[in-house]
Amino acid sequence: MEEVRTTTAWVATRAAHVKVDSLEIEKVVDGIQGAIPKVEWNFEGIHYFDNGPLTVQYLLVLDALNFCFWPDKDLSYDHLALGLKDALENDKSALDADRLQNYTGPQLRELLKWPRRLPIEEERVRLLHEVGLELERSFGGQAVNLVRSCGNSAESLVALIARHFPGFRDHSLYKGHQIFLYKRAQIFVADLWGAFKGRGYGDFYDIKSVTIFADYIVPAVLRQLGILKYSSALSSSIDSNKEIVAGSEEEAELRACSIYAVEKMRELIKRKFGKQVLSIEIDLWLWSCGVQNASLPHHRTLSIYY
Ligand SMILES: Nc1nc2c(c(CN[C@H]3C=C[C@H](O)[C@@H]3O)cn2[C@@H]2O[C@H](COP(=O)(O)O)[C@@H](O)[C@H]2O)c(=O)[nH]1
Repeated sequence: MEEVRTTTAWVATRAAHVKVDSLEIEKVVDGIQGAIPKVEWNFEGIHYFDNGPLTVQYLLVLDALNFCFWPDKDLSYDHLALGLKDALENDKSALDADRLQNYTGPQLRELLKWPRRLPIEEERVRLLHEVGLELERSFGGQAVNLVRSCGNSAESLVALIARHFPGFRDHSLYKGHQIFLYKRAQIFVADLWGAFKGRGYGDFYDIKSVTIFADYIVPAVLRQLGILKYSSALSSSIDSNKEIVAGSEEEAELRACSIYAVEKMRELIKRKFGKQVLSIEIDLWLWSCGVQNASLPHHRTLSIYY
């Protein structure tokens, strides 16, 4: 994930619409005395877990569809996590590779017990098919074989996912440069690590290389903390729920500056308090604060990446 760090830092140092405020990072870090409040993975109790390969299959499918819930104001990530969990508990073969390749939009809705069209439903179906097909072609149909082939390296797993599954190639072009964010690939690694508590399929010797997951909740929390400052034009677009175009400079800056700010926060905690914290731990803390505050304005971009 070195390329995520270097390319997002490149954006942050040139950004025009979003600024990272180092003084505010320092205030936040001092305020918590360098100790990130601990949030349990699955604090909501909404994820499937059986300590085995089916959990890995579940998490890969979950993160293949883990994006863009906001266009339906009643839909959230929880519906997806819980819907797939219930589906699997009713039918252990619901997420088998051959089944994934054949779901239609209405069947996916039925699986998730969602009464109407899902946001960007055609893409969700296409991505399910892509996961099923590639799992079958290269991994004997099992996500657990994908995980086994990364040699306990988070870096390798993210690279392997990006190589095999085009839908996970989360990147952007900014002032002519390619910027890497890999939100869903990295969150899959983090979900394995969280679910299996760093053991078994969740054991990665380089887990500290994972960055935060640049979604639409974490930037809103960083803004509320004063760490991200937006231009007045961007502030009013976001506060009035105006869509931020996918691929725009504003979108790239929002995502890149969020990753960069948290990396700076980590460095400061290390320097000032001598503590080594993971970006994943900071992410879960910030994200859990964000989802508990429904009135927090967030940027709205139609995207399959987050
Ligand atoms: N940065 C970051 N973004 C995350 C997550 C998660 C869920 N992670 C699970 C893992 C362990 C925990 O127990 C969590 O349940 C979802 N998202 C993103 O949020 C947005 C959905 O928001 P809303 O529309 O309000 O539901 C959407 O972009 C989605 O992709 C995270 O952890 N970090």
